[in-house]
Amino acid sequence: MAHNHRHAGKPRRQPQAVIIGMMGAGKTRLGKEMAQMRGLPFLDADVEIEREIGMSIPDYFAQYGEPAFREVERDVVCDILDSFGGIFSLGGGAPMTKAIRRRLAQYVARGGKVVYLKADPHEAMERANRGGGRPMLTGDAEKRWMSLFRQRDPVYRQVANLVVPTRGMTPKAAAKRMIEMVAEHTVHVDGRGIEPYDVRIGEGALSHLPEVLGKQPVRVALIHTQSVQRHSDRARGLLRQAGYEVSDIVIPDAEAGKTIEVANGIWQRLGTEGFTRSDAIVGIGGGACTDLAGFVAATWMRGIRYVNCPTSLLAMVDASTGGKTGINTPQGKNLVGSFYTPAGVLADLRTLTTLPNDIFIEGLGEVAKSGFIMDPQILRILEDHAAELRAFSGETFLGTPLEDVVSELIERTVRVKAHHVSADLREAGLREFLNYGHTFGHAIEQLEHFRWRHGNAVAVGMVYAAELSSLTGHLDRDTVDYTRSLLTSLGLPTSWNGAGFDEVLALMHRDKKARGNTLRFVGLEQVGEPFHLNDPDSEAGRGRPSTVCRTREWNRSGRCEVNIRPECKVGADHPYTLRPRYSGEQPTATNWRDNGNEVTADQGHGGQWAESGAARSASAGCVRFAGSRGAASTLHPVGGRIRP
Ligand SMILES: NC(=O)c1ccc[n+]([C@@H]2O[C@H](COP(=O)([O-])OP(=O)(O)OC[C@H]3O[C@@H](n4cnc5c(N)ncnc54)[C@H](O)[C@@H]3O)[C@@H](O)[C@H]2O)c1
Ligand SMILES: O=C(O)C(=O)C[C@@H](O)[C@H](O)[C@H](O)COP(=O)(O)O
Repeated sequence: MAHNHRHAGKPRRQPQAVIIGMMGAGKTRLGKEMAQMRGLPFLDADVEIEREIGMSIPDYFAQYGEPAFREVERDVVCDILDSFGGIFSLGGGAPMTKAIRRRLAQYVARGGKVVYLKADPHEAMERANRGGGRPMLTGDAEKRWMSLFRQRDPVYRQVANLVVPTRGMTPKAAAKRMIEMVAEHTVHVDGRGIEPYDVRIGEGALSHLPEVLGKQPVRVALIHTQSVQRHSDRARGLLRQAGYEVSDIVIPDAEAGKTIEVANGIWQRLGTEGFTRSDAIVGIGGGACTDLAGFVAATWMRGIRYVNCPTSLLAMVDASTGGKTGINTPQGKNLVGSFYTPAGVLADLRTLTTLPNDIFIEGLGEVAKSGFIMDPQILRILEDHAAELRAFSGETFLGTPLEDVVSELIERTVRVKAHHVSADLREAGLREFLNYGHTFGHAIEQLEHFRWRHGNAVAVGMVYAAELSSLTGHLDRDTVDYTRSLLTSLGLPTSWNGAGFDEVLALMHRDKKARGNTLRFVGLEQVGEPFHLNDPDSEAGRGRPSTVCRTREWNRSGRCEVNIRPECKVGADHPYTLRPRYSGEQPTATNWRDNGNEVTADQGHGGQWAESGAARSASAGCVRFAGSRGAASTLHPVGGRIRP
């Protein structure tokens, strides 16, 4: 179990978990157990209230009545919620007070975990009655308990963000389960054309399988590779226990499994075994296996329920989320497939215990990509922990501080992915940014006949994309150098020379982003600012800067937006084109200033705004946009349009 020291290392000013539930549910016992296992302090609200009032709760009830007690309870609970960093258990009636409910809602909104401990009613009733001393159970205790349960259960459900049923569990097992659930992170994926689903990240996340599959499926095809047998055995056990008929389907490992032949073999099996539209598929494994399993789910009877259980870092952070499913063809990577949203994603950190070091490192390539395109904090975490990450060993990783680091990286990277796919499921614009480094990367994979791992190829592809961005005048050299040094520090490759550029170019023309004969890349203007780099100067594409006549410099501290080199001619014969950063987005700046001469630009239509008249008066030197920094940054100069 993770120590839950978050990367930022800030002291916690709120409980790690708040436990609620009926009298006798075991809140105090399990809360203490949890706290001990985690090395955290524990507080019981009732003990703190008794300390505050200086007498026992039954005596206070008898003397002052319930309303007075609830007021004291409210004050004590709210104080503790604001100042205590351990495990905190509340009295059974506390969530019935409106002010406490409000505070708990604020706590949940700040990332807090309110755990509803749901015990078997008979066991809880029996425990609550034992020894007396419960003012709320005076009279017919059992009847009273049931009546309180009917009132409180809906409120507990509303207040809690985690429900833990403890029936048939030993206290130790229940406490362990609670710890796992509290440490679990959930990223919600929603958006146009998406049936909402959750990505659950944590130790034991696989145990949500029956809940995500639901009651409808009778048969479940469990698709996996031999390499993850230990984890698929666990999944099969959970599925059988929940009453599903499980068909175990083992496919060839890695890219060898992402073929039409493998898909066809599974379709035949599903047909023979009578899989209907209400049945389901679970894919458990690396990204190749889950891409294939998702593809079969998307195509069988035009789509059946699919649960994605990633077991490699790369699959957890990337392949699991966003609904891209597919297979390779002899002509290229992922050329056949569909967008098919899973019912849920269960990223169980326990599966990483068998993951080899080199495959873990490969996954860091896609993690870094998400840092470059959107979340610089990911890059800081990678920098700070490069040595530990590089030395990753699955066998020893659970329960160490590295588990928290990895779990934070997974969550952040999945959030980056969710952001892009939520806005653009079918990859019409924004989602293409997730392809940063992939145009060149996919070509390497193909030319290497998939002996190169995807994440490694993407790492080299990112270096290429950064260089290209720099050569076309968009990215400063420091960021290119930083890209290389960060990837190297993580143990990722940054160069490749397995084929001539013409072969690479031919494959890049078959990339899914290409349109007709136009090559389309994702470039970078600075960390967190990707853009569409369409049809770049062919010399720059080959890594030669000679024909690029301007560099992009950032408008920080009064520097140029665009610097046109003195040796470049700019004029009617050499138009300088500006385009929106991606089609569909209307530029907002229509004026820009060239060496002090204001030039008015025309605003066009349909997102294909281009300006060349302004270039007639442009000359070497600094060209500064008159619009605000934000407005100007919605435009970018297209490489190769200005020639010496
Ligand atoms: N759908 C998407 O959005 C998306 C995103 C990124 C990548 N992908 C695809 O994912 C694939 C790359 O994913 P990958 O890096 O996971 O490769 P992979 O599936 O080939 O897995 C890498 C290797 O690790 C093994 N493995 C996986 N988990 C293991 C575990 N827990 N213990 C022991 N061995 C384990 C696999 O059997 C395989 O040999 C590529 O095909 C890529 O195109 C898809
Ligand atoms: O989800 C996306 O969109 C991506 O581009 C994520 C990529 O990291 C991933 O490798 C994906 O499989 C690439 O898809 P492709 O369509 O370029 O083959």
